[in-house]
Amino acid sequence: MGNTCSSKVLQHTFDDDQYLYDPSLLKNLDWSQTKSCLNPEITNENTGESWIVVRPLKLSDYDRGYVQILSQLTSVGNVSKSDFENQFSNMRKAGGYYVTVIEDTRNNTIIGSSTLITEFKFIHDCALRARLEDVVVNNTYRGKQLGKLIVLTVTLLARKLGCYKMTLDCKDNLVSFYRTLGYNSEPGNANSMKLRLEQLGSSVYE
Ligand SMILES: CC(=O)SCCNC(=O)CCNC(=O)[C@H](O)C(C)(C)COP(=O)(O)OP(=O)(O)OC[C@H]1O[C@@H](n2cnc3c(N)ncnc32)[C@H](O)[C@@H]1OP(=O)(O)O
Repeated sequence: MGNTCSSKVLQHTFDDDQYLYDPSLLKNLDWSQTKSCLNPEITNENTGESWIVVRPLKLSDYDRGYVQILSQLTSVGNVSKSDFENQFSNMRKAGGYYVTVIEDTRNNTIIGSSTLITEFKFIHDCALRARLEDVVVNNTYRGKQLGKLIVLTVTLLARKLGCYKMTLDCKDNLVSFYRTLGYNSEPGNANSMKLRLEQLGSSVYE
């Protein structure tokens, strides 16, 4: 399984350096299993409104408010346009970063985002696994299923890429949100642990 997955990922080279990843990967995702999650049923290709567009992050999205929307998720700091472009280039070169956004094309603004990160493993026959990161919807657009849409889009993309599992960390109040989208805490295997390296002092190991 793993070798097939890896070659699938590596095959996706493309020329348009505006995009972080190949936009054709978002075509024909299999929404058949997720119908009960959305009412009315929408998909990344049929969002219900012509002005709601789901696509990979673009180099020019700095000017569409991408960094501002991230500030509704957590502290972003001072990210200049060149900082953004440099990090975009780092992600594109590294591969495996599928930052996916929702744009309101009426005002050229990014109104939602989520990131799929894939990771090559040696285990499980050299499998590919997935992580969900940095999910956010602009607060004036919340409650309209856009959060579900953007999470399900990258979840189905992970499946299309051949990932065998996808995990996320979230605050307690969002557990029910992710449950409605098929994510679960596995009994006996539901601990999320972290060490904040930027705050690491010698006292941690004394
Ligand atoms: C892996 C991670 O990145 S975790 C970080 C998640 N992101 C954040 O916390 C950033 C701030 N929050 C947000 O951007 C948004 O509130 C999101 C992305 C969580 C949800 O976006 P929305 O577009 O409002 O979600 P959507 O309309 O698709 O779904 C709404 C459902 O989620 C539930 N929900 C949404 N936000 C919350 C919340 N903060 N607490 C509890 N429930 C919530 C709603 O009650 C609703 O439930 P229903 O369908 O049963 O009525």
